[in-house]
Amino acid sequence: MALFMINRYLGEEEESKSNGESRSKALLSKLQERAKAREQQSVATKKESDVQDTKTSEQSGVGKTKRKLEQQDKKQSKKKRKESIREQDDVDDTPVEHTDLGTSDQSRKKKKKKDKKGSGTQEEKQQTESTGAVDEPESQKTADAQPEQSNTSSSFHILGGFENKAVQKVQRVLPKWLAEPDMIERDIKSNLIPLVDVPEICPQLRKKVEANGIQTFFPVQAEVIPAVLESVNSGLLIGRGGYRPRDICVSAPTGSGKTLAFVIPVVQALMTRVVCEVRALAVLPTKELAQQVYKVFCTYAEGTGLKVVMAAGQKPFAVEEATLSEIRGGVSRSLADIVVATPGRLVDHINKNEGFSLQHLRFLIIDEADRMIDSMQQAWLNQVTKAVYKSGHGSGVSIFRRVEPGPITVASLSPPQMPLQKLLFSATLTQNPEKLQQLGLHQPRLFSSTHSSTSEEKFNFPQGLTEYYVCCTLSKKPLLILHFLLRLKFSPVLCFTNSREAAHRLFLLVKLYGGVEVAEFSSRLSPSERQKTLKNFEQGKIQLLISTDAAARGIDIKGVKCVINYDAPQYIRTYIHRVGRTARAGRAGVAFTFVLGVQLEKFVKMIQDAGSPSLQKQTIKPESLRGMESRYEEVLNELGRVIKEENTQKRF
Ligand SMILES: Nc1ncnc2c1ncn2[C@@H]1O[C@H](COP(=O)(O)OP(=O)(O)OP(=O)(O)O)[C@@H](O)[C@H]1O
Repeated sequence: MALFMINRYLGEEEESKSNGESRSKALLSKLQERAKAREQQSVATKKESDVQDTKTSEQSGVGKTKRKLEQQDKKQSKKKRKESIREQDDVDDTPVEHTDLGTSDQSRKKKKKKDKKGSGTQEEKQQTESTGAVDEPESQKTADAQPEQSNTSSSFHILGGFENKAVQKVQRVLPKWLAEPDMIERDIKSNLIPLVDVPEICPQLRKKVEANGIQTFFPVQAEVIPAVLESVNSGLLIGRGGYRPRDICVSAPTGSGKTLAFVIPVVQALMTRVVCEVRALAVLPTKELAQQVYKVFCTYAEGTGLKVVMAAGQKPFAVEEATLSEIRGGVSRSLADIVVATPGRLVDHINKNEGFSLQHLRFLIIDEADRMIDSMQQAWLNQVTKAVYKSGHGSGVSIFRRVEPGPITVASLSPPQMPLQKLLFSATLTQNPEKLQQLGLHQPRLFSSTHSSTSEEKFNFPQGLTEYYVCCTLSKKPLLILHFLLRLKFSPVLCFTNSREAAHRLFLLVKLYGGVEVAEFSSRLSPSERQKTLKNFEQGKIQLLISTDAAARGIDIKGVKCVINYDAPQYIRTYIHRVGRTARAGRAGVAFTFVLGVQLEKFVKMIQDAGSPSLQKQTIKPESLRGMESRYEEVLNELGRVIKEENTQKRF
C-alpha cells in the first residue's frame, strides 16, 4: 500500500490534457503551413523587386530616388504589419514578456492603454483580419506572432506552451495522515489526566509512576501510551489481527512530556519477555540527551528485570561492548533489552561489535526525529534496518521469520512476521513527506498539537511561554546581558549564542566584569565537563549558562525561568528548541531575543509565520545601561589581553 499520496498541482491545462494535445497538434500544422506560405511569398516578392531593381538601375538619378522611396515604403509597410501583430497581442490581453522580445515594456504598456481606449485604425483592423487571428483562440494568436518577431528582433525560438500565463503558486497538499492528525491539547495545565483514566497501564508501572511523583498524565502521554500499548495487545511478536502495527509519529511542544510517552509503554511491553535480547533501541542526537533518556528508562525498568544499556560514546568502546553482550560457552548472549544510543556509536557497534545483534528489535524510537532525519546522510537508519533483517543463527527455524517488508500483498502477509515498529518524537516534526519517506514509515499515525494545513508550516509553542524581542546594536548586547542579570535579577538564565567562539568570548567578558556566577557549555568542554556544568546549573550554582545549540534540544533542566537568545537564531526550529528550555511541564517561562536592526523584519516574520502566540517587543532604555558602561570599557581591554594569551597558549 502506498505510504504517501502525492497530489501534484499541474495547472489548468491538465484538466483537458487530451483536448490540449489535439489542439496543439492542429496549431502546429497550421503554423507550419503558414510559415511555408510566408516563405513562398517572400521569395516571390524578392524576385519581383530584383527584376524591378535591374530595370530601374538603368534609369537616371531620378530613378535612384524613386528606388529609395520604394524601399522606404516597403520598410514602412513591414513596420505597420509588425505593429499590427503586436497590437493584436495586446488586444488579446496575453502576457507578452516572452514573445515580444523586440519591444520595450514601456511601449507595450502605452499600446495597451491605447487599445483599452478602443482606438485602432481601419488599416490595422484589415491587417489583423488578414493574419486570420480574429476568430482564433488567444494562444494561437500569440503563437502566430512568434515566428514574425523572432525573425525581426531575435533568433530565439520559444519552445513549449502557446500561452504565457502568470505562474500560479502551488498549494501544498499533505498526505491524509499528516493533514488529519490525532489532536493533542497544547495546554497542559488545564488538561491533566488522572492516572486511572489510562487503564492500559499495568498496576506495577502505575505504582512506579506515582512513586516518581507523577499524579496525573500530560495530554501527550494519555494519547500516545495507549496507542503504543494497543500495538502489543497480541504480544510482542505480531501486530493486532496478525498485521504489522502502524508506526507512530508525535509532534508536541517542548517540555510536554514526550519522554514518558515512549518510556512507559515500551517498558510495559517488554517486561514480560523471557530471553534477554535487544528489543528496544532509542536513538538520540547527542550524548547529553542519550544520558537523560537512559536515566528515565532506568527509573521505570527498575524492578522489572529489564536491562538498559547506554551506547553513546561516554565510555570507551570496549567498555560499552562488554555491557552490551557477553560470550558464554562459546555463544554470544545479549546483556541488554533496551539500548539508548547516539547514531555514530550505534553504527560502530553494528559494524564492529560481533555480539551486538538487532535481530529481535521490536521498537525503534527516534527522539528529536527531525534532527535525526537531517543526520540521515550518515545512513545510520539503513545500517539499523540491515542489522534487523540480517539472517542469523536460528532465523531459519523461527516461526516468526524476519524479512525486510516489501509491498503489502496477500502472499507477503500470510507468514507471521515479527514487526519492527518505529516511534518518532519531536517538538518540530517535519511535515515534508519526502523527508519523512526516508524513514520508511509503515501506515504512520500522527499525534500533533498543531493542525496541519495546506499553507504555512505551524509549530508547537508551550502554553506558558512568553516571548520578547529586544532591538539593540552589536556593542550593546553584552551590556544588555549584564543588565538582565545584575539589575533585573533574572536567574538562572540560559543564554544561547550562534557559535562556540561567541559563547566563550561572552563567558570571559561576564566573568571579567564580575558579580555573576557564569559558565559556558559547548564542544570546547569534554563530555564529563559538560555533564558537571549541567548538574551545577540545575543545582543553582550557576546563574548564567552561556551555551551553543548543544544545549538547545531536549535538555531538561528544571527551574530555568529565562532563556536569552544573545544571537538571534537563523532558523525557526532552532528558536523553538532554544526557547523550549523554559516553560516546561506546564510551567511559566520567559524568552528574550536580542535582535539587530538588520535582522528585525526577518526575525519577526519568521516567528509570526510559525504561529507564535505571544511575541512582543521589549524596550530597554539606554539610560538603564549607563552606570555599567565605564567598567564595561575596562573589561573589553582586559578581554583582548586574555584572548591573546589563550591564543598563544594554544600555539604551544
Ligand atoms: N505527567 C507528568 N507530571 C509531571 N511532570 C511530568 C510529567 N511528564 C513529564 N514530566 C516532566 O516534564 C518535564 C519535560 O518532560 P520531557 O523532557 O519528556 O519533555 P519533552 O516533551 O521530551 O521536551 P523536549 O521536546 O524539549 O525534549 C520533565 O522534567 C518531566 O519529568
